[in-house]
Amino acid sequence: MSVLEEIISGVREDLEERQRDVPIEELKRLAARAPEPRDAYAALGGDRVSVIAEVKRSSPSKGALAAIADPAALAADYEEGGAHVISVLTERRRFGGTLADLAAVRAAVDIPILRKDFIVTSYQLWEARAHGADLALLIVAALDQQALVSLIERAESIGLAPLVEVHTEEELGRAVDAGAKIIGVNARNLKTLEVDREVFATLAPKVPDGVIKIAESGVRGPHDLLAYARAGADAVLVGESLVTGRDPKAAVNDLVTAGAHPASRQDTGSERHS
Ligand SMILES: O=P(O)(O)OC[C@@H](O)[C@@H](O)c1c[nH]c2ccccc12
Repeated sequence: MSVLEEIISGVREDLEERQRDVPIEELKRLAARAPEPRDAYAALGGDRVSVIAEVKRSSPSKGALAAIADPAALAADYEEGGAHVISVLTERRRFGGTLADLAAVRAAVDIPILRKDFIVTSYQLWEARAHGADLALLIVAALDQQALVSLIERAESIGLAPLVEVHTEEELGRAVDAGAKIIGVNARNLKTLEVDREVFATLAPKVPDGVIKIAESGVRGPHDLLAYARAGADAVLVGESLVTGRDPKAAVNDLVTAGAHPASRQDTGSERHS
């Protein structure tokens, strides 16, 4: 079994339990009372490179990253640092997240929030909206084409913007065929956990005009943001370097500042990591 398959089998077990405890009708009632969805397209569009800052306690590749006792406080720091969107990992077994984290973050910030999980059924989309999410991650490698198409449609119909994640050209083709308007290229292969930052530069030119392009994973600081920007990123999604750093607000601010000037997209790349 690949890492992705292992994660998904755990997700399905946890999901069965929640589906026994919380009927979908209850989620629909909660979703009707949730705050109106924020405009994810506006948050990710424009001339700048937007920053999606992630709340993540652990990861399958690195294990424990940060305790994050108060995800709402971290998200508020991200927002004060200028983040455009917050990503909240809600997968429990490998990433240490919960839906309660999502709700807590929703109560603490005004910018759009992404539910980052391994979504395989529309029940999880209702959970996302019921807990205040504005976007939901859909991982192409985790879904067959029919499920991908129907989850994109369902997400949009309930006010969630789908962020469709790919790692290969074949997956990108499926995302485009399915009508994805926001595509994330994950530098990390979820089957092996290896990171290859070049994948974004390879796939970005093949993303149709008008589709928002997000570079996910492996951003250590402004240098990596600028490299992704030169390769055409509209936004970057950053987790580990923020949660493990000393000052997440300042770290977000450094990224936002680097992404604020599109001229830096023409940067020659002379800047190097020290
Ligand atoms: O911590 P990093 O390398 O900055 O990466 C963040 C984000 O891209 C990563 O958490 C991620 C991207 N796609 C995912 C899918 C599931 C779980 C996690 C992810």
